[in-house]
Amino acid sequence: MADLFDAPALPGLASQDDLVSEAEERMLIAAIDATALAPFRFQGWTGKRLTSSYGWRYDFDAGRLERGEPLPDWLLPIRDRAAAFARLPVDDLVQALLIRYDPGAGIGWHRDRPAFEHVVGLSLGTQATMRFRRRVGTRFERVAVPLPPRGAYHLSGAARHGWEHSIAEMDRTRWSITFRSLRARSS
Ligand SMILES: O=C(O)CCC(=O)C(=O)O
Ligand SMILES: [Fe+2]
Repeated sequence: MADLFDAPALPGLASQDDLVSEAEERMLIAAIDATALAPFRFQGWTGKRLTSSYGWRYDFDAGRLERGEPLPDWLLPIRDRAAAFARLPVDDLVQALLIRYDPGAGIGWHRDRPAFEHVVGLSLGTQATMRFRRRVGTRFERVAVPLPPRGAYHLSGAARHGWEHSIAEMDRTRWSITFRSLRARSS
């Protein structure tokens, strides 16, 4: 894996360890588990990961963005910290997506929906690897980035728009909180 080790950091990807403490991590995991987690659905297909969302939700079955419940109080201090880390106005982070990946669950190759712009994620529970790829001619250029528990990452620019990302299935449970801003309307 020397090629990955030597690869330059992905433009548009920033990360920060220990955005939350271990005590906060336990609180957040319990709070996520207490939400109405439901299997991710995409055009009739049901994924293994469980999700709930606040602020806005993208309905993959209907293919549109819908307004959702406001963010609960317990998420607000975490959003403050996520915004400070990403150097974004806190009010820009209008969506919070909560995910639980039970053992065997992951997320396949994708780019986040174009309705959203900045993506600021927090990892909880267990280490994961976020894989990135982009097509270069007939092959894929690839980068793998560790996501340590309690650490945050920010996808913008090329990492957000030019590369796809995925998370391989894990053998222990991982939770994540992803805050997103909306893409500015051009009209
Ligand atoms: O679990 C994560 O940290 C990332 C999830 C993700 O890529 C997504 O929901 O678009
Ligand atoms: Fe994503």
